[in-house]
Amino acid sequence: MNQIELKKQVGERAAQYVEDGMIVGLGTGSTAEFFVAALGERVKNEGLNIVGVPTSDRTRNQATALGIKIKNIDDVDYIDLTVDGADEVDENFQGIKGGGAAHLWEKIVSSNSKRNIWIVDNSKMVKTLGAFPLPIEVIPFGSKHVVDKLIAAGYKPKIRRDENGNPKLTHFHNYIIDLQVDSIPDPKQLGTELINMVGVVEHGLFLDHVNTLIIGRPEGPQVIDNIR
Ligand SMILES: O=C[C@H](O)[C@H](O)[C@H](O)COP(=O)(O)O
Repeated sequence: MNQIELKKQVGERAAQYVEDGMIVGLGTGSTAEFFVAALGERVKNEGLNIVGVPTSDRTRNQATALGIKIKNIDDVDYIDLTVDGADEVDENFQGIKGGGAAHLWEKIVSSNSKRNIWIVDNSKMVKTLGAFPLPIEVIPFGSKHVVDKLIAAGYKPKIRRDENGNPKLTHFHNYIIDLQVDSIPDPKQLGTELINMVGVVEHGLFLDHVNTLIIGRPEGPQVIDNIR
């Protein structure tokens, strides 16, 4: 089974967790896309009555095209369940997200969800976070100084750029700094350090966020509940 098949496997598995009447957070990325597609099938074939809360314009467009009712985060009081992908997950259920620059919107939705499920293919599972560069959303104004401070702190920051070499803008018109750390032995300590830097809006460390992890494996999806 290749990675795409594993992503499809977990996306379809996660769609089974959605119940009639739920308000569902819809994640972003190539894995979440399979979840949204499977959910769209259930809406169409079973008449499942749900409201989706998207985490990006891309997901909103996909869900709308599939006939899923959509509401914005500020038009609901809570979210029953959010299903999203991740870039890296360690054995303590801590993760890195934001490879697609959506982590701020995703974190706002997931923080207001009663339950969070992550769906990942087995290549995303790591012993220690950090091989994947950590995305940090920063306000453009003064971002040079955030970069300088990160260098002074011993990190390797890089402003993410588009195909024309311009800083890539997030949905909220901010920049993304990708921080090459190599290894994050203490994600909580790094998360606190980053969020306390003036100009940082949100980092891609999702700590103590996930309730259930579904890992795509050739022998079938592995479901692990985070009971910590
Ligand atoms: O900003 C993007 C999101 O955090 C994605 O959920 C994450 O990058 C995983 O994406 P994919 O499923 O495409 O690997």
